[in-house]
Amino acid sequence: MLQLQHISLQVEDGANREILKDVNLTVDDGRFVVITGPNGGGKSTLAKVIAGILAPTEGRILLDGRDITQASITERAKMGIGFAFQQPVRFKGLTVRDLITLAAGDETLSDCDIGRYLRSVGLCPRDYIDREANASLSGGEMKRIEIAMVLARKTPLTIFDEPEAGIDLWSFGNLIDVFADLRRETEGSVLIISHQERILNIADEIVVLSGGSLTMHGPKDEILPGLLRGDRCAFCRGEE
Ligand SMILES: Nc1ncnc2c1ncn2[C@@H]1O[C@H](COP(=O)(O)OP(=O)(O)OP(=O)(O)O)[C@@H](O)[C@H]1O
Repeated sequence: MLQLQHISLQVEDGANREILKDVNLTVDDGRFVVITGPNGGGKSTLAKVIAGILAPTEGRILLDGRDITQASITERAKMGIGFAFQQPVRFKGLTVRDLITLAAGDETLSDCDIGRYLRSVGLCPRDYIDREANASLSGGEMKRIEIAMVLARKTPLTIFDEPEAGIDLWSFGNLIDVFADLRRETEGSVLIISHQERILNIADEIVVLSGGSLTMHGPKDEILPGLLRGDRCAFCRGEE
C-alpha cells in the first residue's frame, strides 16, 4: 500500500511557488488508479515525488507502512517502485534485448519471452530485439520499449506518466489492451497519469489533481461521468 501524507512541494522560481499542496492519497494493493487533471496541475511532479526524483518540502510517503520519504530513486526501485517516464531515456550501447533482460532481472529470459513483451506493446520482435536503444528510435518506439521494460519488471507499484504521449492512434487500442491485461493480472498497484478517456475507463479509482491540490478521488463510476460531462467543478475544487 502506498500512502501520501500531507505532501507539499515548493520551488523557488523568483517567488516561492507551491506546485503540490497538502496532497493526501492512499493507493491500496491491487488497485489501478488513474491520476488526471488540467495541464500544469502537478501530476508529473507528484509521480516524480513518489519515484524519488523530487523531494517533497513537506509530508511523508509510506510504502507498506515503511517511511520512504528520504529513500533514493535506486532504493525505491529496489523496494519495488517502477516508473515509466513521460519522456523515455535512451540507452546508448544497449540493445532492446539487453534492456528487457535487465528490467526482468533474469538473464535466462528467452527471446520468445522478450518477444512476448515486445508484441504486447505493438512492436514486431524481429525488427526490434537487436536494435540499439539509442536516438535512432523514435519517441513512440522508445516509449513502447519502456512500457515493455516496466511490464517485464513486474514491480509491486508501477507508475506510468502519460503512456499515451507520442503513441500513434493505430497503436493506442493495443496499449489499452496492455493496461487492461495489466489490471487483470497484476497483484501490485498501478498508478497511471493520463488524459485519455479510454484509460480513465479501465481505472478502479480516479484522482483529479488541479492547481497542485487533490480535488477529487473516488471510484471510476463516481468520478468519470462528471469529467465526461465537462463539469468544471470536477477540476476546480468546488469553486463553482
Ligand atoms: N522546477 C520547477 N520550477 C518551477 N515550476 C515548475 C517546476 N517543475 C514544475 N513546475 C510547474 O509546476 C506545475 C506542475 O507541473 P507538472 O509537470 O507536474 O504538471 P502536469 O499536471 O503533469 O501537467 P501536464 O498535464 O501538462 O503534463 C506547472 O505549472 C509547471 O510549470
